[in-house]
Amino acid sequence: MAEPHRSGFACFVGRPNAGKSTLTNALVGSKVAITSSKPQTTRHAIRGIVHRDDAQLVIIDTPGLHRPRTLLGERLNDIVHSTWSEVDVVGLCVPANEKVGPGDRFIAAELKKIAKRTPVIGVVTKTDLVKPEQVAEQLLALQEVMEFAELIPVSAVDGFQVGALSDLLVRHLPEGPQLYPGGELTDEPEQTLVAELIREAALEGVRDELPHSIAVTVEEMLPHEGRDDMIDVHAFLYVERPSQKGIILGHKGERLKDVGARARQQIEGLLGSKVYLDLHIKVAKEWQRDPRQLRRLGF
Ligand SMILES: Nc1nc2c(ncn2[C@@H]2O[C@H](COP(=O)(O)OP(=O)(O)OP(=O)(O)O)[C@@H](O)[C@H]2O)c(=O)[nH]1
Repeated sequence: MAEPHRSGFACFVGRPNAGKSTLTNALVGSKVAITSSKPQTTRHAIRGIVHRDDAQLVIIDTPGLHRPRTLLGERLNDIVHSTWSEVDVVGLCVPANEKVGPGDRFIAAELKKIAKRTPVIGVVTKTDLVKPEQVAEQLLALQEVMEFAELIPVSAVDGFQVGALSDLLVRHLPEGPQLYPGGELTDEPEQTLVAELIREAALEGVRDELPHSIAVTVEEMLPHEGRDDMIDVHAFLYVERPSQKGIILGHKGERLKDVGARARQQIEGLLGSKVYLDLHIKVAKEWQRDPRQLRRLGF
């Protein structure tokens, strides 16, 4: 009999640089930028979706956990805890090439609070950087930190055990149908729309002076660090000549500020989230005639 289809949510935690993003990308199979799309069952941004024949695993983003020294720190940690309890499985990532330390123990102590309800998988990352004996030692050291549902060593760089980790995570998901139709969540259309909104805002009022001379690329869309209700949008606005840069900037940059404010409002409407818009002007000479540049600008 065929295994039932499973679907659900996972998140990776661990100190900065533990390899969480790289691992997510390796699991998803192609590099995914973060999408702002939010599933119904959680308020959190999606990092990537693993589509398999037998399962759909949605990996969501969590803000980093901090030692709470301030009220803000406590609030952030509350968000982290609520994320953890909304997912079906958590992966605690610890790099193979760094000693298990107080940072890991702090996170583990917090994870213990939810571990009764949500299984935690101990993941030793970056195994390609060390000898097999060290991987074994790290697994033992990690085991001391808390009681894990499972332990697994992986390397996102050479692909070691990435499939096995995917299987492990999926095993902890409930039975259920696809939460998203396959392939729906590439964020490219969204980034294109965002770029278009910025372009529109920039052309407002100066269409005659700069008919086709501007192009916009959205370089990155990421959750704002430490907040799950805001998205950072990093974009470049390309003009062909320095004089056009002046027109867009306006007197003392006033015009660009207005463009940013208007674009931001539109983008917030599109994404349904607060947005921090980081917008820079670049002069790309003759970009309209340079195929390489055109491709980069999405034409
Ligand atoms: N050699 C090797 N390097 C890795 C591996 N995974 C991640 N790295 C590197 O480790 C660094 C940190 O990886 P990230 O995936 O950004 O780590 P992160 O946990 O998402 O970091 P934060 O976003 O700061 O929390 C990057 O320079 C990666 O290239 C791996 O499997 N092997």
